[in-house]
Amino acid sequence: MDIENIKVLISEEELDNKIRELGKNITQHYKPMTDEIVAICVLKGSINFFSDLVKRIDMNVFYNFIQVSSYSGTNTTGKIKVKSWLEESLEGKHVLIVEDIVDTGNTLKYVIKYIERQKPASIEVASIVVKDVHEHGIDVKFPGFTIGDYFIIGYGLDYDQSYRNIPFIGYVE
Ligand SMILES: O=P(O)(O)OC[C@H]1O[C@H](OP(=O)(O)OP(=O)(O)O)[C@H](O)[C@@H]1O
Ligand code: HPA
Repeated sequence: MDIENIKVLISEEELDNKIRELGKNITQHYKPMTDEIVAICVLKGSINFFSDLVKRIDMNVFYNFIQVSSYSGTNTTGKIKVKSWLEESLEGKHVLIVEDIVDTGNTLKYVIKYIERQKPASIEVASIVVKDVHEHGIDVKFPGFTIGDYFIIGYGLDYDQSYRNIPFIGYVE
């Protein structure tokens, strides 16, 4: 992959506007039931989205992190490798899972099952990108952008660990 040929799919400005809107929607959703939530950053890809989103949520947000991975190059291996789980209990907490992308949905299915076992008060998902090519069956309550069959990079998303720090979401033709 050649960094010169990366095309912009979602610009920095579009990301910023969408994240402000998502932050408002998330705040409105939770305000009637609680004044604090636990946001879970699914590492590594979600780091940029997580960091920007929590700043736009107008209530107390506890941070938590989980690391799973399953991709090699542009393909899923289908096997979720768990690198690090959550240490703190989520029992009775309102949990917002923050993802960079829902593609096949395998990662989220795995993560949701794990979190459900801890008996949280609720679980919702925010994802800055959702691909519409798979029937993943996951209810993404706070979706950012819906895209087709592109392999995207930047804004946390990688190709074999590279390109995560590109400030926009791009693709290579
Ligand atoms: O819906 P899926 O097909 O499961 O794909 C989505 C997952 O794939 C990527 O993670 P990856 O396994 O590449 O690990 P990373 O976050 O460390 O890059 C991405 O960050 C999501 O977590
Ligand atoms: O399109 C993608 N780009 C980067 N990582 C990913 N993980 C799932 N889908 C993607």
